[in-house]
Formats: sequence, C-alpha cells, structure tokens
Amino acid sequence: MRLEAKNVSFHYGKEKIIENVDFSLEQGEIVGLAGPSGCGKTTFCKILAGYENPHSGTITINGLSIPKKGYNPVQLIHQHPEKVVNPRWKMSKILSEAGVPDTELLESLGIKDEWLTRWPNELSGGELQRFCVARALGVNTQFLLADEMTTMLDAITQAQIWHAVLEIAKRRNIGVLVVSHERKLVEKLCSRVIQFNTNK
Ligand SMILES: Nc1ncnc2c1ncn2[C@@H]1O[C@H](COP(=O)(O)OP(=O)(O)OP(=O)(O)O)[C@@H](O)[C@H]1O
Repeated sequence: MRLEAKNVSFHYGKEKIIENVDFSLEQGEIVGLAGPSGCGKTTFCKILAGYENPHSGTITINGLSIPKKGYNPVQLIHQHPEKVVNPRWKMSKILSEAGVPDTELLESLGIKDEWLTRWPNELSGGELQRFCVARALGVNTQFLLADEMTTMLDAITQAQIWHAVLEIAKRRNIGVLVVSHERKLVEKLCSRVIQFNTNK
C-alpha cells in the first residue's frame, strides 16, 4: 500500500501555500515532515486526509483515489485535541466513532476506564489527546498523520503515546507521517525526513 501525492498545489485565496509537491508514504514506513511555522505542513496533512482538495495534483492510495464515504483509511491527529471532539458527547461515544475500541490499545495509551464517562472538558489536554490517538487507530486505518501530536505534552506522556503508536503501527503495518518541530523526535523515529519550503 502506498499513499501518494503527485504534483500537488494548494492556495488560500491568492496565497500559494503548497506548490508542485510529490510525496509518498509506504505502509509500515515512518516518515518525518519538517519545515518552519506557516510553511503548510498542517495544510498538506489536511489534503492527504481529504479534508481539503488540492487545486491541482492528486492524492491516491495504490493509484486509486481515497474513498469519500465510509471509514477514512488516512487518519489525521491534530495538535489541539479539544478542537476535534464533539463537546456534547461523552468520551465513550467519541471513542466509538472509530468502531469498537481495542482494550489493549486503550491500556497501552494509559486511558483509564473512569475517563470514559466524562465530558471532554473534564479531561486534561494530554488525557484528551490519548482518546484522539485511540480514535484515529480504528482497525481500518492504513496511514496515520501525526501533526504535532505530542507537542503540548510532557516528556513522559509524549514517550508513552509514541511507544503505543509505534507498537501498533508496526503490528498493523500502518504508515506514519510525523510532523514536528522537534528535530530530535523526528530524527529518532523516522527513516527519512521531508523538508518543506523554507524561503516563501
Ligand atoms: N483556512 C485558512 N485560510 C487562510 N489561510 C490559512 C488557513 N489555514 C492556514 N492558513 C495559512 O496558511 C499557511 C500555512 O498554514 P499551516 O497551518 O498549514 O502551516 P504549518 O506549517 O502547519 O504551521 P505550524 O508549524 O505553525 O503549525 C499559514 O500562513 C496560515 O496562516
């Protein structure tokens, strides 16, 4: 399986954000995406996950366009979990968006049973992010886009989450894109790093 962007360009209004980008991520591969703030990393992730349409170019999995209906095999994890959960749903419902939760995964992410009956605003940012990670790892996920996934967390929580994610990615052969400003993290985790435009 290969997630591929070919000759992708994107602009907000007249401002060109992404120009003629080619990119590929194989199943089971861990690849980094680096670049200065504002260069378009999040935008590119949104395009790869189908939340934005490129103005030119294509996004495919094994040469086929990504299905618009049903479960999205390309899952995006955002930096700010509070922006991507329904505040009117309890955590158990939020989690079930990705199907029946894998109890082993919940355990490895340090998700406690008692959190399941809480509202999102009754959890810390780190606790909420663990749910977003679990939700993104539904059984049909083939590619995971981790956009500053652990940036706001302390080193211990960061390590626990990454350990769980890498373990499941290896076990299920998921391709992971690691978007981070933390050079050391990217160098440690990734087999290669894509550098986005530095001189716009
Ligand atoms: N919805 C939008 N409408 C207009 N401009 C936008 C929109 N979203 C992002 N931008 C602009 O597009 C550029 C790229 O934003 P993006 O969030 O992709 O950057 P980034 O590389 O992820 O930055 P950071 O590392 O700070 O998260 C920025 O200049 C931003 O202001």
